[in-house]
Amino acid sequence: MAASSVAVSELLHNMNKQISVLYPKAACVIRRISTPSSRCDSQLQLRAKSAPQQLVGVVGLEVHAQINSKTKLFSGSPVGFSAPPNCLVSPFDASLPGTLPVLNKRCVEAAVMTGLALNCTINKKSLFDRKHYFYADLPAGYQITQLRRPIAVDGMLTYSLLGGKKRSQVIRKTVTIKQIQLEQDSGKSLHDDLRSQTLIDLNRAGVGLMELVMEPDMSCGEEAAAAVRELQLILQALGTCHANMSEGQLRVDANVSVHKPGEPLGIRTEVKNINSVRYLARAIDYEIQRQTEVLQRGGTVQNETRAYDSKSGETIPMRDKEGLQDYRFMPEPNLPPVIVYEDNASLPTGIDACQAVVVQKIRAGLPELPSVKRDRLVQTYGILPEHGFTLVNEDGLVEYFEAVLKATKKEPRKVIGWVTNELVGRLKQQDMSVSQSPISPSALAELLELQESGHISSSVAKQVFQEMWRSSGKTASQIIQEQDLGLVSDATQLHNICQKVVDSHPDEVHAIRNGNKKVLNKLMGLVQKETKGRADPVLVRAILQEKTS
Ligand SMILES: Nc1ncnc2c1ncn2[C@@H]1O[C@H](COP(=O)(O)OP(=O)(O)OP(=O)(O)O)[C@@H](O)[C@H]1O
Ligand SMILES: [Mg+2]
Ligand SMILES: [Mg+2]
Repeated sequence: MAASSVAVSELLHNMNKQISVLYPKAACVIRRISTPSSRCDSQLQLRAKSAPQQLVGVVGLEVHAQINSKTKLFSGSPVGFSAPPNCLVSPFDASLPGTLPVLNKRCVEAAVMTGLALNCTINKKSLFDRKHYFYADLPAGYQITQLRRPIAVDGMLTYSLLGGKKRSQVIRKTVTIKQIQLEQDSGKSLHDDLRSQTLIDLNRAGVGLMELVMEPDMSCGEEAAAAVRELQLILQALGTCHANMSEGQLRVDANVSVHKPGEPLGIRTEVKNINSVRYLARAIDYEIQRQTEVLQRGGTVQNETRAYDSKSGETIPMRDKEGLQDYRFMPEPNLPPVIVYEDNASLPTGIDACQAVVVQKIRAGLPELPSVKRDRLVQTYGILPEHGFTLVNEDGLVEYFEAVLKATKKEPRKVIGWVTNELVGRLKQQDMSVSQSPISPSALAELLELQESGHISSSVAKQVFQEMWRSSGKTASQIIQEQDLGLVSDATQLHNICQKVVDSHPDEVHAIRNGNKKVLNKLMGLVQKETKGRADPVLVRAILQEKTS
């Protein structure tokens, strides 16, 4: 078919003018209920209050991951995110008569690679089906997907959470991946509220998606958020999906129900298209709480699709899928089965190895996955598992940490706390990413060197860090010089300060003399207070020991 993309764009532009689909506003308001904390602990507390048979949450996710490929799943149109509307549309994407799908090999390889990384069985033969529904952004009136036999099945995703009292214990969990299916993305509906019309952009129509369907193995928002974050890291490591949620490359539908343990699963609602890990956790916990309250009031949960409103923190019913959907699934007649081969030896004669998808070749090219990377970091640097967890989970933090190490002689175990506590703590406070840090790795390294070499005490180092953050650009030495924060090691000066502290705290001195050596730390703290944290701690300890002996 030889229609140029310009002609198609014009055609679609005219179509847009004519399409004025009024979508009913999903604004059915529900009673505001308390927004629960996003931690599973809140559920445990809930359970404990009215044990023994308390309702618990059950969560199963469907994740749509846009395949990182230059072209779409069944057409040669380029894939792009910020192009003007309807300029990345081939005749096939617009469903013009006479066009046929041609499967993109790269998309199949990406799905196989993702399946292998998630411990799935790869189906050597998978099939495409048509799933019918009628949306203005789906020009064919059906989506090509894989219902009967998807490309990958029976996998497992292992993810971790930080738990325990201090949230520093790494807790491992797994969720079963039921299947990974290849399918087409739809176009986008752009609602123009002012003119009460909806315009269609088909740039996204036909982009390759992997839909990952998880079993309902999770129980709260925090678990789901951790699983999705791990999946995001895996996909990014594989390069099969950029997995940027805010750009819609990774979209999550959360299926949520509540039940009493040991009893059959409850009726699920499906919260659609959540585009941030934080919102995912909040939407799920809200939904668990809402359903719990409905059942406790004697009501029933409706099997419906809902949307998450990030402003109110609530989920609201969507009217678009009301009633039972009949997708009228049928085999896709225009595509043969997808065949993949285990290895080159199993290729039938006459099949070119370059044209075939060979599982073994893809397996051999699997990169280091995040879980392996965490273990390696723990081994290499002698850091704790929770540090490995934080390093890998924050974008760019491993690189930052390693750059600091390169520029300092300080031991990795001493550097890690600065990076995972001081730096990450500050970044989180201000909702910033590692790349936005006002303190560069070399600037932090300089500060740590000054501490290591005894120029400043550790408490001053923390002060200087805060100052460097505020006055971005100033080096640690500049700040130390300007504010006269260098270590005080003058013995006479320290003797005088220690004497003052000892004289004004007779009870503490008495306690130390009676063997309670811990009290010495209190006196040391007082000396540091006097000197604004600048006193040489080794010298101060020696002087105080002498004066209290
Ligand atoms: N009782 C339940 N509570 C919570 N989650 C559930 C429950 N039953 C099933 N699920 C989850 O619902 C999801 C069902 O996804 P699936 O793609 O099979 O069907 P669907 O949601 O009906 O179809 P569609 O792809 O059109 O949304 C799975 O992630 C599964 O784990
Ligand atoms: Mg699904
Ligand atoms: Mg679903």
